[in-house]
Amino acid sequence: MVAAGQDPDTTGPSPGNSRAGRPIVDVHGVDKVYNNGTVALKDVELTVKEGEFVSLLGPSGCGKSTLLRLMAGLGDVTRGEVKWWEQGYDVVGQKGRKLAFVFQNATLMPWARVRKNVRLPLDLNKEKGPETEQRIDQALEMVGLNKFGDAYPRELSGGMQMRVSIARAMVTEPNLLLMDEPFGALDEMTRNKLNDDLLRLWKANGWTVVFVTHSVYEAVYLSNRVVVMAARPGRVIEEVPIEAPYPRGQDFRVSTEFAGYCRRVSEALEVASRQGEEASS
Ligand SMILES: Nc1ncnc2c1ncn2[C@@H]1O[C@H](COP(=O)(O)OP(=O)(O)OP(=O)(O)O)[C@@H](O)[C@H]1O
Repeated sequence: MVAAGQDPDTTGPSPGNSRAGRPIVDVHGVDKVYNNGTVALKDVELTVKEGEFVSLLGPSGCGKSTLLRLMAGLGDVTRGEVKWWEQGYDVVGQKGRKLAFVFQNATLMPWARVRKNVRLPLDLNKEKGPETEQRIDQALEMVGLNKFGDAYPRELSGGMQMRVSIARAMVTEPNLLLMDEPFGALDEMTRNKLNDDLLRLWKANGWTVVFVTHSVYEAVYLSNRVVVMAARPGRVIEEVPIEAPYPRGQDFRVSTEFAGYCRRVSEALEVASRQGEEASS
């Protein structure tokens, strides 16, 4: 693991190098119909490979959260199947095959100090001892909060609270990180900073990330691949590979390459929105 401030390992797994390629989560022919009859997903195909950073983007109600939750093993598919590491959900949790979920809100326990919040998943797994304390230290250090272990959530800014939430996911040492609009409620400066932090941690830890966002800019900045979805029924309409090299930084944000990718993704989003409106009229 690499601590905050250190240079990330830019040779980590990502498409284009030899360690990429193994499917980590595989969604095949999936429909999801809720009990009230809402068809949230229809015939969704999506494979996320080891080391990829994939964003799900689409208009409100197109099923991004539903798809992410199914990828987390939360809830059943109506049709089709989801596989993790090319097998059923029972492999998740085995050594080297852990997933973690980060929600839109930091969802911290307000009465507990930062350290105790980060420790929660370890407590739930009944993991104790010096090794777990070390993991908590490492996770706090990686998100730049090593001096805030004794603080209460109310003493932290929104961005810092979100970092605690990421540390809480990291402490389980996941390989697959599923994030549902984690920075949606933050101001742009904080969001940009956390985007950079996230890319650094992604590379340093060799994670595979699936990231839900409403922001074209955020999706393009972060991802290897942007998956654009349409609504009614929720489905994938286009996948846009973002081939700009990492590490990405301010230079990329202001480049014509970035602007070109944003235009392309916005056009796909435009098509998605139109298709959703036509389906509901
Ligand atoms: N538990 C549920 N029961 C019934 N319908 C649901 C449930 N959860 C979501 N839906 C419906 O399924 C569809 C997809 O919802 P979902 O939250 O996955 O979309 P989304 O793309 O994440 O939306 P947003 O961007 O607004 O968060 C919507 O029509 C939503 O109202």
